Amino acid sequence: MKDLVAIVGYMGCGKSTVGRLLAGRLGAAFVDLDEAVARRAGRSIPLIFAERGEEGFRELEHGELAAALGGGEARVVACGGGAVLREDNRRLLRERAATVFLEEDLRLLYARTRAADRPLRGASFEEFRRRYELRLPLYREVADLTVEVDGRGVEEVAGEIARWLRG
Ligand SMILES: Nc1ncnc2c1ncn2[C@@H]1O[C@H](COP(=O)(O)OP(=O)(O)O)[C@@H](O)[C@H]1O
Ligand SMILES: O=C(O)C1=C[C@@H](OP(=O)(O)O)[C@@H](O)[C@H](O)C1
Ligand SMILES: [Mg+2]
Repeated sequence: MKDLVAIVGYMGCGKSTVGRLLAGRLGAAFVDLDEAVARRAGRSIPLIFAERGEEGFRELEHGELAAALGGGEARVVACGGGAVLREDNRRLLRERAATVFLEEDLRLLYARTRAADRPLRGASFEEFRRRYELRLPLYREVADLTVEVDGRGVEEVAGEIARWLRG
């Protein structure tokens, strides 16, 4: 098994939840990139966006991704949904991690992400879908494995990834 596993995918697809479960199954450390960014900034994600804009958030996100993919210990890293936007982040993912893309129905993701904790959630499904369509090729570019979640539960998804990692 590669020591570093990264999970990518659109907001709400389960990266944080599945990632934590998977790390537990593997006996690996877990890093949620959003939690790492918020800890580094001493601010919530929405407040970072409000104070520094998306660009400022992406700078922090890049720094925490580089740190998370730099260490030697076995680790599962749950990325934020926009981490793939930067080419330097995509290079880190391609070169250093076994990267898993969680693909899920967009209507379901839209329903899951209406809370204010996601500044880029979009005011309409159309806006949400447009953002997704810009990112889909980037998720696919970095993915070593694409998991069609297809409404399955987090335990089942974590199990599929663990089996893949054990090859
Ligand atoms: N496969 C799943 N089945 C049911 N609920 C899920 C699933 N994946 C995620 N969720 C729920 O959707 C919400 C968003 O999950 P989260 O792990 O934060 O996604 P992400 O980190 O990709 O934005 C959480 O309330 C989580 O419990
Ligand atoms: O899609 C995005 O650009 C974002 C997704 C969020 O992470 P989750 O995908 O874990 O919600 C978080 O990084 C931030 O709100 C930006
Ligand atoms: Mg998350």
